[in-house]
Amino acid sequence: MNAEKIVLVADADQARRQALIDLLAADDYVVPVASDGEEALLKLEGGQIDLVIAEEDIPGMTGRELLWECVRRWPGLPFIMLTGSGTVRGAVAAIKDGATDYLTRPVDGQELLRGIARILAASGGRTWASSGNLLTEELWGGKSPSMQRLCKLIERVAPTEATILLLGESGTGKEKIAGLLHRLSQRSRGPLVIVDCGSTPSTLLESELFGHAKGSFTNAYKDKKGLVAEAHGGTLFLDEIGNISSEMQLRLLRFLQERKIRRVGDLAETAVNCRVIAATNADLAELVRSGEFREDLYYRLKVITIQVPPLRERKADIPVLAERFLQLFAEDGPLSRLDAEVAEAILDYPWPGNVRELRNMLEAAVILSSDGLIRLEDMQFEDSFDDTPLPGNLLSLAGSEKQVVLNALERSSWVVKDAADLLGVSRRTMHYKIKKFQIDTAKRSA
Ligand SMILES: Nc1ncnc2c1ncn2[C@@H]1O[C@H](COP(=O)(O)OP(=O)(O)OP(=O)(O)O)[C@@H](O)[C@H]1O
Repeated sequence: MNAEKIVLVADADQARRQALIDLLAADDYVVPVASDGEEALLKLEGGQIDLVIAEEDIPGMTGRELLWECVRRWPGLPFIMLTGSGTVRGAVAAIKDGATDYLTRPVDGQELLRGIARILAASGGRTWASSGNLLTEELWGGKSPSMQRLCKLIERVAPTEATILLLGESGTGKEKIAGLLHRLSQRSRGPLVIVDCGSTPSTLLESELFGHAKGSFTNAYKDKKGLVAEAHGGTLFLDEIGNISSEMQLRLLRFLQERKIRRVGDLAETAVNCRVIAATNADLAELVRSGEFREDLYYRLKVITIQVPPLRERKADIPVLAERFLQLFAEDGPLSRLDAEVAEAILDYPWPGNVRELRNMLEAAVILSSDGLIRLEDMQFEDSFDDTPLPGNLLSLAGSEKQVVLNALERSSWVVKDAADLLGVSRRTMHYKIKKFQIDTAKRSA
């Protein structure tokens, strides 16, 4: 069944390699092997590898370096890192670097096989080594014209050094896009440092970003490097940039102009070479007009602006995103499906929390649905969805919304489709209203 799938095993230890070959070959995988990182790369260059399993401690080029190379050259290629001495820190670092999974030996063979099957199913059966495309793999649901335009823009600007400003509502994927811009850049081997400017108290942000010298203020017990310096050689992602104080705006402006930092309590300046990406869901132009955000900083940040569209403006992407999230949440269990009503409802719903809300709602629905079929009652749509005023010049909107719905139903002899037409809303919306107001259509139409 897996005969077409090729899993490359990179490990210097002959016995461990053989154990993996036996395990995988018994499940019909084709298993080329490599005893070091360089050999693994040669195999990757020469063939159509679907997944890599690499020991962290291979000689020469280490497992970690092999991972970096794979992420750079074949973005999206599934990569499982095996280690004998796993730590949470190591696992977090490997996953951050782009590993699909990080497992500590001894590994349960059956669990590994299940994990591989899941990863390969989620990767859509494509052969990565021949033509990788990180964007379509990572940025799910890029069907809509606006997302296609966005992907083209990302591809064009990622390899440059330009400062980028990502604008868009909360949950549209700005942080995800910042990660992709980094991984597609020349700095992908360097660090990606994420600073949530919104949730860091303004009193702390300065020393968080620029570091401090020991003793420079109470509680500064030791030297601190600062996140800007940590980003040296890589990318600094400043999330929620609209929320920073005027002092911090000035500090950042200076850094962007001079590319040098001075730690709090220090006199010496240090040069930092990092690319800056900033994001906000605030209307920065408006904040500039109202004097709350410095105009000079705004222009420094928006060398290139990427506007990420809200989900409701790219409905074509919703079914694909939903399908991918359901695959993600299926884990080892069976794949949940949306019933026809939900499949329509997710297109009608305005998704105020964007992709994050879709993801969270489906995650909850997978848990709530008892038999793998997700129905309307499993979807926790916000009530405000039902509060959007109904258009309808034939009927008075002055009365309660329930009355409007009842009137429409009465006038249409309780045919929901006709009532929906009368109000100029979709049949789906009409069903929501009926459900919300607990109107018993069966009894009325009888
Ligand atoms: N196109 C996409 N494909 C897959 N997952 C996505 C996509 N867009 C967003 N997500 C997921 O949705 C969630 C929210 O995305 P992200 O944190 O990037 O949004 P954001 O715009 O930075 O939000 P905020 O402004 O609140 O920080 C994350 O779990 C992210 O992985």
